[in-house]
Parts: sequence; C-alpha cells; structure tokens
Amino acid sequence: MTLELDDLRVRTLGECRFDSPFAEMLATKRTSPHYVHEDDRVLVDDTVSVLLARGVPIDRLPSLEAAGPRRKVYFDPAATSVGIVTCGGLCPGLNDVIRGIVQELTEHYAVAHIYGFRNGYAGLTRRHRERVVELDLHAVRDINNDGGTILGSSRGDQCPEEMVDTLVELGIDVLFVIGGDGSMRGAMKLTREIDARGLDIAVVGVPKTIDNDLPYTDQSFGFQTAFAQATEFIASVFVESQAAENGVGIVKLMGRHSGFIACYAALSNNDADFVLIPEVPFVLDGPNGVLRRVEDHVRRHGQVVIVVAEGAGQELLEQEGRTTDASGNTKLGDIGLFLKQKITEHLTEVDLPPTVRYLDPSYAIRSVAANAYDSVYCVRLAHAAVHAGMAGRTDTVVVRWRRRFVHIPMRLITSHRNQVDPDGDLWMSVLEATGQPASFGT
Ligand SMILES: Nc1ncnc2c1ncn2[C@@H]1O[C@H](COP(=O)(O)OP(=O)(O)OP(=O)(O)O)[C@@H](O)[C@H]1O
Ligand SMILES: O=P(O)(O)OC[C@H]1O[C@](O)(CO)[C@@H](O)[C@@H]1O
Ligand SMILES: [Mg+2]
Repeated sequence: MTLELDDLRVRTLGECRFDSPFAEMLATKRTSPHYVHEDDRVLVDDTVSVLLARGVPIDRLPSLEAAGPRRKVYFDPAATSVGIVTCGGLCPGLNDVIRGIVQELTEHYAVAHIYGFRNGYAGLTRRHRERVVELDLHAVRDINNDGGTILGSSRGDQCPEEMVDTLVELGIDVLFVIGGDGSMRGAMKLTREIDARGLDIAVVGVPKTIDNDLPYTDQSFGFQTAFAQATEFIASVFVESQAAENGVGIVKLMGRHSGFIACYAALSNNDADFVLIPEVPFVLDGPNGVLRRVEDHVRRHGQVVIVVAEGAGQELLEQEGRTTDASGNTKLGDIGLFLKQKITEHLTEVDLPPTVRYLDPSYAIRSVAANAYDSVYCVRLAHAAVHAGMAGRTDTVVVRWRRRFVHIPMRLITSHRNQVDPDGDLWMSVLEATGQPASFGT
C-alpha cells in the first residue's frame, strides 16, 4: 500500500480551546533529538533511497502527527468523562495501560469520571451496563503486578448502536479501546455510529497484540514479555533433548499469521535448530523436506530442537471442518502435534527411534505480568492515548514508530498484517542463528 501524506492525517473533533495542564511545561519546548514538538511531524520512511524515490518536497513526504501533551485541549478536563475497555486475547501489559490511563487522567487532567467496561465490548451492551465500574487511583494501584486485565476481555460481535447508547447514557466524552485488529474494527464501527448521530465523543485506540502482527508500530506492547517467557520453554526442551538418545524437542508458540514470537524466542537463547513460521511455507517430504533435515541433524548432533508458530504449515493440515471463534477468527489446525507425529514416524522408520519432548505453552506466555521494559512502554502509550483523547483526536490510535510516539488513523492499523518478511533482516538472523536452509523443498 502506497501511503500519501493525506492518508496519515488523523481526525480531530474540533479546535482545542481549553488550557492544558501541560501548557506551562510545553511553553519553551522545541523539537530535539528526543522530543517532537506538536507542530512537527515524524517521517514514515527512514532510508535515503525510499525518500528520494518519493520525489516530493520534504513537507509533502508521508509523515505522522507526534503524540504527546498539547498546550490546549479540546475537552474541558473538569467536565470530561472517560471510558476504558479491553478486548480480544490477553496480552502482558493490559493492566499497565489501564493504570497509566487512569493515573494520567486523575493526577494531571483531574477529569470528572473514569468508567471501566467489563469483559470487552460486551460490557458496553445494555445487559451489562450495571457492571460498569468507576476507576480511581486506588482501583489501579497495584494492578501492574498482575497479568490479564482487571476489566476482563471477550471476543464476539456486539451492536454498535447499543454500545453508543451506553456511551451517551454515561455521558462519556472519550472512549479508550485497548485491543487488536478486531477491536479496532469494532472501534471504527463505534465512531461511524457516533458520527451518524452527530455526537462529540472521541475514540482512541491503544493497539494490542501478543503476536506483534499489527502494522505501523515498532513492536507491540507485551510482545517482549511474551517471547521472553517462550524462551524458557525452548530452554527446557533443549535440556531434555540433550539428555535423551535421538532427543527431539518441539515447542509450539502463539502466532496465528505472524511468526514473530517464534523468531525472537528462538534467537534469544539460540537453542533452536529449526524455526517454522506461517510466512515461510515448507514441505515435509523429499530430500530437502523438513523430515530429512531433522533426520540429518539428529544423525550429526544426536538431538534437535524445533520451534513452530501455531499458524505455520497450515496448508499441510486438513482444511475441512475449520470453524471460527466468536470474533470470526479461523480456528487453526494443530501443527505442533502434527509435526510431533510425523517426526516420530519418520525417525522411527530410519532407525533413529526418538525421545520426543513436546511443549505447547500457549496461554502461559501471554497471561503473565509485563516485564519492566514492557511496563515502561505501556505507561508511555497510556500517556500518549490520554493526551490524544483530551486533544479531541478520534478514530486514532497511538503507536511508537521508529522510537517516536505518534498518532495514526485507526483504519491503517487494520489495513494489513505485520508479518516476518522472508527477505528481511529478522528472518536472515534466524537463518544465521539456526543454520536451517532458507527454504524446504525445491
Ligand atoms: N469487523 C468487526 N467489526 C466489529 N467488531 C469486531 C470486528 N472484528 C472484531 N470485532 C470485535 O472486537 C473484539 C475483539 O476482536 P478479536 O476477538 O478479533 O480480538 P482482537 O482485538 O483482534 O485481539 P487479538 O487478535 O489480539 O486477540 C470482539 O468483541 C469482536 O467481536
Ligand atoms: O484462545 P484465544 O483466547 O482465542 O486466543 C488464542 C489466540 O490469540 C492470539 O494470541 C492472538 O491474540 C493467537 O496467537 C492465539 O492463537
Ligand atoms: Mg486479532
């Protein structure tokens, strides 16, 4: 997708007329290597060749609005009510984001009310309205020490009209949606309904995905915690595989469409000999197939460790009878168990009867509390989201792009998936670290 400058402009509800609590602090600030002034913009591209190829003046290059506090805000803080909802699968750091939003809104903007909706979009429906909780500093004090989300989450479609009725009933001015691609699609339906009714409600997203598969963001929050957690499971099967004759360790990691967790976890301690991801199809049979390569490795080293992303090799599995979850996401076949079976059969056939150690850590990597790095990242995203909302930005998400916090239009975050580029340097690092072939098969 070729982006033009105008595709990157975020929507705003109107002129910012109220004094911001940050006005004084910002009065003398100018862009520096470590700060981007609110009137400045951050470039999307970062290579000379791409910038030159655009062939436009510098001020027409694709660029993003800087996130951060404004000198003036759109909403009168003392009269503002805010809602927060977390949707989709869990991810380390959800509580840190909730806490950061509540603290910033309370301590700096001193808004009138902060409401938490329970269990995702379901919490905005009529039948769950009485379960709305009011959030204050006390309610969020220690929540960063826990995984999950104090608000709960859910999958499954809800009616936008009904959800907007709830926002109106509670007098919500800004809704913060912390969620993945599906949640952002849901949030865009909310803004459409808000627009249709001519309401003055801002919807700001904080993108969340444990799979790191959302575009226009350096890396999603919680991802680092999740892959660090995954590393432990790889280390376990490595130890087990070393101790056994023809030891085979297999770890299946989350990643429906993108193999980032598998790549990073495998690179982290370099115990993996093969990494299989959805972005790089593979064949099992034949002289260059996975089975022969695994066999060769076991013959040479006496053991092997394979890390497989859950979305890898789906084309090798039975497609019939595939169902979807409540949100419409396709339920995948189990590539981990399939590999376990095929590798066991093959090694037994070639007289290398294996001892297989198979781990599917699944929810164990995403249900933990964020590590220190992710906690910092989360609180900074939370602050950016609050400033965006108070400044009347809507249909907008806050992300970190090339280490700067910026605003992007919500529709861009759902425009495509971030995936491991088989021609990119991450996959090259995986190939270098594992020594596996660039492709299996022909
Ligand atoms: N196209 C859509 N329109 C409206 N709502 C949607 C749409 N897609 C998903 N949603 C809603 O958004 C919520 C979360 O979606 P989903 O379960 O797909 O998780 P997600 O936000 O993509 O997060 P993750 O993929 O990280 O688990 C659900 O309530 C779902 O019904
Ligand atoms: O079982 P659940 O809660 O639907 O979530 C599972 C999925 O969520 C994801 O982490 C995406 O959020 C996938 O990688 C994983 O398969
Ligand atoms: Mg999703």
